[in-house]
Amino acid sequence: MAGAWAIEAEGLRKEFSGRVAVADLTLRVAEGEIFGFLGPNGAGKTTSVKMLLGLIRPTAGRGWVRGRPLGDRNARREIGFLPEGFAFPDWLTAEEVLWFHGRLSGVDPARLRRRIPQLLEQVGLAADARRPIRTFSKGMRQRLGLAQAFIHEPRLVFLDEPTSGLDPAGRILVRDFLLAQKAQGVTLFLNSHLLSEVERICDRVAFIKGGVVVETLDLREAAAAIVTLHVRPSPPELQAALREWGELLAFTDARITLRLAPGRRPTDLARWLIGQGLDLEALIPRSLSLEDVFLRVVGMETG
Ligand SMILES: Nc1ncnc2c1ncn2[C@@H]1O[C@H](COP(=O)(O)OP(=O)(O)OP(=O)(O)O)[C@@H](O)[C@H]1O
Repeated sequence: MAGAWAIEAEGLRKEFSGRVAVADLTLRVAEGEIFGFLGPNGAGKTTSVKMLLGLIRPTAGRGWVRGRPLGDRNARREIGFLPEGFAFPDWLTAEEVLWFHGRLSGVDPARLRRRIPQLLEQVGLAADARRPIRTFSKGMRQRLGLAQAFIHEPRLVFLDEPTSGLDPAGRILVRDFLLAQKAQGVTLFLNSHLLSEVERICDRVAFIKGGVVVETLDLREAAAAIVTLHVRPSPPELQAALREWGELLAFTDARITLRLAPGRRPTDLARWLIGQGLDLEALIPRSLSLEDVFLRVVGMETG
């Protein structure tokens, strides 16, 4: 289905000299979503990304990027990539790096002259545009790498550990930058071990283990699913009534934990409780711990 999916992978497999690196990559990423790709070291994440980028040929299986087969030249023009551990020639200035990559991607000079200052501003490097990269900190290099991945206004960008080497302020800047890209309809495929970052910005995540996608999770639904209520009074009849809203996980004096049924929203529940004449002192969505989910799905193994 061209258009609806930014990425479709069906049973992609990669063997290196008969050794399986990715056994079965099957997933779909919708246009405009931020998709996290998680798994322990050696699970096959980088190999999967290389197949999706068209840099290596799958041993078996099929895949499409924005409706076109993997490796298609026109599709590549719409794809950006921030690899992990990249390095730019350090005698170049930030501006020159972006110019070079922009021209390589076929962006015309007039467009680049507008795009470069805009991007440098967005990644917090406007004042450093004309400085050689050898004078840059690790965080500044990382932010320049990010600008490089977006120079040709791609519609789909693969990012390998985008917040690597960044201090908290840098991480917030990158997070805001990525959310602004999403707001423009850009699809982001994020490879990261920093689960707290993933939790903050991803719409969905997939877990890969031993070269197989073992689970996908919608973080938007998962985050809103469990709520704790502080309600007074909390008569026993309330227990029965709340079962209409979802599964009761705990019901103690004035404290109730509930897993909301699909389609039930915390705001509607709050309105209903107040409508019952109850005093709702708090409604606390339990924040999802992606680390817990990761350990449940993937286990403690490391590669
Ligand atoms: N070019 C290659 N030749 C042989 N084996 C390879 C090659 N590239 C990757 N592998 C093997 O394939 C498996 C998956 O590696 P991959 O780099 O895709 O994992 P990863 O999930 O990206 O790991 P990490 O989180 O450490 O980056 C590993 O066992 C690795 O040793």
